[in-house]
Amino acid sequence: MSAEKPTIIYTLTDEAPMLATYAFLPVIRAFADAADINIETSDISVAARILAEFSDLLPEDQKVPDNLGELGRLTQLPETNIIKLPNISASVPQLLAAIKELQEKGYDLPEFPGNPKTDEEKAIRDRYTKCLGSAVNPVLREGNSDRRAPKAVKEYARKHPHSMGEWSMASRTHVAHMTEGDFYHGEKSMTVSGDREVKMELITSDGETLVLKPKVSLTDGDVIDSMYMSKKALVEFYEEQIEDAYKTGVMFSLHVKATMMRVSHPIVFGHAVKVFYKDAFAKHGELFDELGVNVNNGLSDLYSKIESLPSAQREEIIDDLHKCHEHRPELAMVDSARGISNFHSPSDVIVDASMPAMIRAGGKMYGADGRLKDTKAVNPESTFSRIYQEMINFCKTNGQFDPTTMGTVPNVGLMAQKAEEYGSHDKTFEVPAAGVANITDLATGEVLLTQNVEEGDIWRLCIVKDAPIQDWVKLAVTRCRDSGMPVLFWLDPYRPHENELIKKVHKYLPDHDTEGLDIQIMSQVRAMRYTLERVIRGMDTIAATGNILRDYLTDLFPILELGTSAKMLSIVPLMAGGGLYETGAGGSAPKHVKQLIEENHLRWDSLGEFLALAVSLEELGKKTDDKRAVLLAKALDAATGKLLENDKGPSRAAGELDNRGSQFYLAMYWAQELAEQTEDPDLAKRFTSLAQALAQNEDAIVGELNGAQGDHVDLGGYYYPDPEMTASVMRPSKTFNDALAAARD
Ligand SMILES: NC(=O)C1=CN([C@@H]2O[C@H](COP(=O)(O)OP(=O)(O)OC[C@H]3O[C@@H](n4cnc5c(N)ncnc54)[C@H](OP(=O)(O)O)[C@@H]3O)[C@@H](O)[C@H]2O)C=CC1
Ligand SMILES: O=C(O)CCC(=O)C(=O)O
Ligand SMILES: [Mg+2]
Repeated sequence: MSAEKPTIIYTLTDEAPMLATYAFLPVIRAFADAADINIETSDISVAARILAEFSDLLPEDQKVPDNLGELGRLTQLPETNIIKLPNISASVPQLLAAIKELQEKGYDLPEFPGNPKTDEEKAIRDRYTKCLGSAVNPVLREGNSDRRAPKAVKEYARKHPHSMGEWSMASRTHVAHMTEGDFYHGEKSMTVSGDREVKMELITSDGETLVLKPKVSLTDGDVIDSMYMSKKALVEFYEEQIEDAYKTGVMFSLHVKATMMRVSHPIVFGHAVKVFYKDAFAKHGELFDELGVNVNNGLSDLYSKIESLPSAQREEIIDDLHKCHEHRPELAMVDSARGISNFHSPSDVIVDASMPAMIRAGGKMYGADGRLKDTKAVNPESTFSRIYQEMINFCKTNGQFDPTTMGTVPNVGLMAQKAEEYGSHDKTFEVPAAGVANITDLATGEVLLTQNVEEGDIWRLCIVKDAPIQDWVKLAVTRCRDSGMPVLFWLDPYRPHENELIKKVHKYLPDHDTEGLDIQIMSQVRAMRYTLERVIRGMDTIAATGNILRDYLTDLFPILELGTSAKMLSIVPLMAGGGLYETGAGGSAPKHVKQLIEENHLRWDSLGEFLALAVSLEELGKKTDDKRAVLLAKALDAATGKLLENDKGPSRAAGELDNRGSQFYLAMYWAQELAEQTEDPDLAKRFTSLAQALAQNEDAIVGELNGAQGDHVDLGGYYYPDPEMTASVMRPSKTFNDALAAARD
């Protein structure tokens, strides 16, 4: 970081948010200059992370620094101020595509070993694994999560409601989850006393001891969980559900989070594919093994691996796969126009976004014929999926939610220091043989938690440290006090892990002044019911949840309330005193990139970026005692309000205002607010000419921005696009560019 100037670090990520950044950074810099704020960038895209990981193999001019590691270190400093945009949590097919693109660009990267055999291959695979799945967020989120819809955003949604599908009482849509043998039923939990080191070991039925994880350091007060999912129960569950959907004629959809639960959920996903196409696997299984097919990476893996076969053999396999459909239910589609089903790739069916989209559509998903249909929404793990069934029941009884009247549900989420599933990646295993899975104290040999497991079961250890729990309770009380809303802790006493958390909540609540505050603890299903009874009456309720429900609820409620989670304010007050300001609560919208490339229209809404930047500037101003930064923040908030009022968000259709046009309006309103304020005349003077230049050229600029749309564009890459080509696509208005440049002179 620059030593003399206060600094905001703006992350460069992937897909739509990265494209939007190309347009937005010059805007930010034109304003930040006025308060002597340094805007630094840090590339944490999946491509940059791959290059950083293999920099030792690359020539000097191709090396990339370990930006993520550096940001991770900075989260421990109180002056740190990071704006974090959503990034790809890569599935294996995405990782392979990124590697291929980089190789084609002349980076001599090793191939990804799908089935590593030698030690060297295993080492390469381990290095690539660091770039897979949710690899960024757990490193940067060194604080708990505060996500909410700002007042102006909620007001906007009330005045301009988005479309909602109708819910019918006769809807056949329902959630199917396991009732035994899943992580919920196979969980043991305890609070650790004293600092300890433990190992994860499997004593097989043959008496062999396999150490799966040699050392995990625990500290006094940590809550640890040992949980497993039975392969047998999972496969039986899929069999039953597929059969039930087929017999009753309802569509089948699968909802997992293979990106965040990057070890366990690809396996859960893969079993679904294998059961669905059981006959084809029975016939060709050996060949699939020889070819190294791994359907944990989706059917796309199978299709790409059989490409090398002679055409007659390939067609026979494809034919056998198709034949399976004759006695299988219809599958929900991700892209019906291109024949891409729920089974194509695990990163296409991300539960936090897919379930809310289905509920918003009146309980329907697209079938192969492009029509919306009721569905059996299969969420194998029952721990959290029951909340969706409760919401579905509510919608069947009360009808669809009404965005013009419904209350809001902000979230305070426990996630700091790799809480719960976030830290479980390197402690999750597909059990190699039946036996006893133990968490054993290294010093004393005491077995802390023990489970009986069978071959193929998924076993994992999750940890939540005590300090993050204390911080989470404090954040919940603070938000309760500041907002005047009641807080519900969504904690289920029947789940061992949450029962430990309940004890801690009871222990730490008395540390705070809770006089007059409405704070309750309820199991998830009751909490959902209670919250919805209030939502429908226009009443607001904060949900204080663990990490998974943080993820699920901060897409679910925003998508129903606001139409998208892009409009959320998403703050992570870092425990060391700094701030991580996230933009929106959703993802990186690959669909949007496709549209940009095809017709040069980017419908990504940067509202999340605008909201995050305002809080970041405000915090920076307060910390450095610089009123100019605080004024910039105030003016930006007012400008964002005006943007909403004047309905200048991006449209969905080419030729109309898109992300770039929306950013232009933000810049114009922001400059106008600063020019009009009287608290700092110098600042007002500085922005008067920019405000005038933008207002006078409004038609010309919008004309240039919208006129550029319509045709295919080339960014020179998907995961690692060419910076100049991307900048030229994202900044097509010379008039706007010149005005921003002049403001910095
Ligand atoms: N914080 C983070 O780093 C996060 C990263 N991700 C990652 O993002 C990728 C894609 O995830 P996926 O679950 O498909 O979720 P996305 O949010 O990318 O996609 C779901 C849909 O949400 C809508 N949407 C999301 N953000 C915006 C926005 N700013 N403006 C307008 N619409 C928006 C779009 O719907 P429509 O176009 O129909 O309006 C989009 O197609 C994955 O790699 C995932 O891991 C996901 C969540 C958070
Ligand atoms: O960390 C991830 O992979 C996804 C994060 C996410 O979906 C969220 O923060 O809401
Ligand atoms: Mg999410």
